[in-house]
Amino acid sequence: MSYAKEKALALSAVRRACGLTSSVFNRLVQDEKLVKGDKSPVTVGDFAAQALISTMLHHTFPSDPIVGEEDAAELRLDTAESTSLRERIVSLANEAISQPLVDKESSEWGIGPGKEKTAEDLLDAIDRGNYEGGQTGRMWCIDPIDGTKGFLRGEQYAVCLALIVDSIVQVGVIGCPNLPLDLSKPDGGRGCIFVAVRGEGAYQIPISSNSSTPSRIQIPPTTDSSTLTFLESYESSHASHSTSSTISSLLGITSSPIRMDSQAKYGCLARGDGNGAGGVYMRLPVSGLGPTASYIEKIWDHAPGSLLVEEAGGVVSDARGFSLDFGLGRTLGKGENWGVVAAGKDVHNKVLEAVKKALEGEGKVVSKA
Ligand SMILES: Nc1ncnc2c1ncn2[C@@H]1O[C@H](COP(=O)(O)O)[C@@H](OP(=O)(O)O)[C@H]1O
Ligand SMILES: [Mg+2]
Ligand SMILES: [Mg+2]
Ligand SMILES: [Mg+2]
Repeated sequence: MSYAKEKALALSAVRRACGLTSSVFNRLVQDEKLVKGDKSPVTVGDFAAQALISTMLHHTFPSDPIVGEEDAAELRLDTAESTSLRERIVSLANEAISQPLVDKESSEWGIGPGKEKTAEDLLDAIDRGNYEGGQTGRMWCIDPIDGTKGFLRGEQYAVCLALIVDSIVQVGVIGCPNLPLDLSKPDGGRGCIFVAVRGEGAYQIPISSNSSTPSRIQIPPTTDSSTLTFLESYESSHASHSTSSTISSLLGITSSPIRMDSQAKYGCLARGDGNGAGGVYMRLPVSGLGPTASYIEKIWDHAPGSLLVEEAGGVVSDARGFSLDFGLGRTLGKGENWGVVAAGKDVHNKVLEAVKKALEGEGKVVSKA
């Protein structure tokens, strides 16, 4: 089935949200940070971007449920701090919603001049992201700012949106406002949107031009694993850098890993970044594995990225070689998911063998049932 309308809407929502987050960064006041239970910083950008994307989704596909990372509970409190945060979020979201329509956008999506929403509408839009997920039916998945820590450092982050149908990701869009169009030219143009629809390939579009033709991207077809470059989280508390380094040595890799925040890494893998030979996305828990892992992965951190990589000729699995299951709820499952390993289809098996060896060396047994 074609997802043309979903793709067009998702591209518009992500592009508008990228404009919003860039402007938040430029005007960021550090006092506006909150600290959530998981200690990750939540900024007005996260809330306002989720409000914007959720408003557009609800207007266009009113019966589709949404799994969104953020909820508005803190914004509904009757304190001076919450009130000022709420006002800032409402103004930012409305600024993005009321921008004039550009090429390929439709007034039927609830955007454009005069379409501003009330504070209550926008808080409800954020809270509409509370869907529990599940195996059947359609659902959208929003990570309004993925890589919050990178965002706050002025480095990489991504606005991420995916459509999941019966547990399978069908549409994925990742907006990376700070990512160089060509990683080997860090002083060149910046700002990329990655888009994939299942069965239709993976594409990159410059963020600055909504009318430019998308370029097809593909993972280079290499079988020599020693020429690959590792792509891993910047944060050593999110993914084990030491296990990654062992795996990299086992594969005979001598180049340093590229460490970057967010699903921008999946974009880099999909377009073949890394010394011309392509990359490997590696994300293994810092401690424990499977049922004893220190962290349970969330679906919004992997849904669009995994489709993008598959459509660019890659394979995405956990450390055992199992596909990621997007039908288990808001997470990839406690015990069901053993990290994430993504690479071109011609090298993925070889990488998995090295993963297995490295984990066994750490006393962790990995076998595909
Ligand atoms: N201890 C942990 N282990 C693994 N991932 C974690 C983590 N704590 C937070 N994360 C997730 O890692 C994401 C960032 O990915 P990366 O590490 O590749 O940059 C965060 O997304 P947000 O920034 O949207 O909260 C968050 O969901
Ligand atoms: Mg977070
Ligand atoms: Mg995230
Ligand atoms: Mg986030």
